[in-house]
Amino acid sequence: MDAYELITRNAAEVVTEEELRTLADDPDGKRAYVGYEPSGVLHLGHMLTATKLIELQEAGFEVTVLLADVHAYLNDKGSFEEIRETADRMQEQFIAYGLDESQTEFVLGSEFQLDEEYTLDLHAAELETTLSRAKRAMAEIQRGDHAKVSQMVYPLMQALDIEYLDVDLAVGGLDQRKVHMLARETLPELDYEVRPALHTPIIADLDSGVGKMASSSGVTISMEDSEDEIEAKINDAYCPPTADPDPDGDGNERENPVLQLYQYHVFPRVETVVVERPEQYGGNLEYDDYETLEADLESGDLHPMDAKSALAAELNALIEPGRQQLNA
Ligand SMILES: Nc1ncnc2c1ncn2[C@@H]1O[C@H](COP(=O)(O)OP(=O)(O)OP(=O)(O)O)[C@@H](O)[C@H]1O
Ligand SMILES: N[C@@H](Cc1ccc(O)cc1)C(=O)O
Repeated sequence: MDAYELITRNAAEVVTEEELRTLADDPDGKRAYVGYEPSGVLHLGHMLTATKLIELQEAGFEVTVLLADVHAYLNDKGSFEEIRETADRMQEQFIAYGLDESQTEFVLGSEFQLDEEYTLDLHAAELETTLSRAKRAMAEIQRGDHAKVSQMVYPLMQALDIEYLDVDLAVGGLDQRKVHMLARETLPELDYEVRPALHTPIIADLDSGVGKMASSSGVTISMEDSEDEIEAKINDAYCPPTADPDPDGDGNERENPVLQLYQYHVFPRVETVVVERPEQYGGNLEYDDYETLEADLESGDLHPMDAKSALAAELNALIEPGRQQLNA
């Protein structure tokens, strides 16, 4: 696999491909980051971006994890004290998940976002940005109806982080794209350089297939779950026999989170997925690629319950090393 393929593996979108190719031509020492609001445990949604950081490290990048305490505060996730405790726990979980401690820089937002220079740049960015532009950028981040002024300042700070962390690439889930687009407009207005962005797909909410698996609502799967808990959560997951987000064509889109987890977490890691079934139901099934599994679910050859039990076992294997390290 060449560097560009490794860097963009499993990505839903890159902005722009040309800029990414330039980085991939000479990745050594280039810098990338993902920011996380410390507001819960590291879940399978976050882990997609963490896996991307590990792949970027393999490609030669230096990686920064921003534990965005000020952003979490601005987004109403608790007091600074609570947020910092969560940040410490998340940092341990990133390392347990596989980010190399010696190659990863963990930075708290408050280490630089309260400095005078940053604050003055923020005010300059505020002056350049209309309310409607800021509102659009934060729409995916603040999904409720009662946006606060703090939540409009939030995307502008995220744009500035790209400059102040001195990164060559901003990484996040697809829900970060509007903020990254705002950053691409705002940074040049402050005489800073535009940087490319890479977005991973979004793992949908397990129970509904709508929206995203998130710390603040719905069900998440993390290293803090036991094997039995994972099994129960996957058993209850939404799993229609299709990957089509809108099979009825009525405009109500839902993803199939069971298939997403196979596609984005399981198949990139394992050669063959074995679905165990008693002989009387046709015996075991083996899959070497995601597409065949999806087709079998769609045709009815693979029953959702069988797909779920094999998935629970695979996810358990994925998080077992981290779970052990956390409990050591
Ligand atoms: N379900 C998901 N699938 C893929 N990526 C995700 C998912 N949830 C979060 N991410 C990514 O992880 C990073 C941090 O996200 P964020 O802190 O918003 O997650 P969260 O705490 O679960 O969400 P929220 O705070 O809205 O409940 C972002 O880049 C985001 O795109
Ligand atoms: N916006 C990200 C968190 C974040 C904050 C600051 C950043 O610079 C980057 C990312 C989220 O939705 O959780």
